[in-house]
Amino acid sequence: MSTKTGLTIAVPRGALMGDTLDLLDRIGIDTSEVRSNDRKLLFEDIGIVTMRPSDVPTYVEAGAADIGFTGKDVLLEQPERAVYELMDLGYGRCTLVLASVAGPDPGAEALRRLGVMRVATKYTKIARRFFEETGRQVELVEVKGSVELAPLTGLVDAIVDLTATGTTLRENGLVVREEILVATARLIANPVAHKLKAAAIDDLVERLRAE
Ligand SMILES: Nc1ncnc2c1ncn2[C@@H]1O[C@H](COP(=O)(O)OP(=O)(O)OP(=O)(O)O)[C@@H](O)[C@H]1O
Ligand SMILES: O=P(O)(O)OC[C@H]1O[C@H](OP(=O)(O)OP(=O)(O)O)[C@H](O)[C@@H]1O
Repeated sequence: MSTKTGLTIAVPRGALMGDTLDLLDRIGIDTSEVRSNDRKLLFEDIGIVTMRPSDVPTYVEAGAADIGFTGKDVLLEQPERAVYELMDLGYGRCTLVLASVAGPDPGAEALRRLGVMRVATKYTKIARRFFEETGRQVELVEVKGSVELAPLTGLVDAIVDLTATGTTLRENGLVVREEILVATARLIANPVAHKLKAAAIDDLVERLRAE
């Protein structure tokens, strides 16, 4: 893509999209076309490609995008990705928690009675590491979304999921039992682009730091 920045930038759709586009606007990349096209994915004139946050490391690792924006939770869940993490952007702050139905803790109860607790999550790698480190036996059930439903139906004893305002947990009668990590949005780069397009990437990072 031949654009003003000379870079192809992977922008996450969903929760991180608004703040990411606001930031790009502030450093002089006009994202109005992205905002006004809900279904369009590739914006050649400004060098932006949009995708789910968990796909950003895939595109950046392969060099299909030079740089990208995604959550720290996504990066921790995909530790094998060969990408450089350049900056903590501060926004998109949320916490990965262990949560279960309010009242006596069903997770702790299952551990006590059966020696194992069943946990639903999209974050199986982070969760596996967390329970290993804290010496607990768990059976992980991978779900793709609406994780809060799993303990309400008896599928599991607890969940590992992101929370920000706490509304979704509350609306579903769940409470936080433990905090696992806090995530914010990060800027990542393709290692080869980081060398070959160093000037363009450095310039962009400098402008982001000035914000
Ligand atoms: N309140 C929030 N809830 C969930 N994620 C948030 C929140 N605030 C910021 N984030 C960030 O946004 C990312 C998820 O965005 P969103 O929920 O829109 O995507 P998704 O469709 O669930 O993505 P994917 O399927 O790729 O995991 C998280 O990885 C996290 O870094
Ligand atoms: O604490 P809150 O402010 O309520 O935000 C947390 C909720 O937002 C995210 O869900 P999302 O809307 O991305 O849907 P998903 O569960 O399908 O990923 C996350 O998985 C929680 O469900």
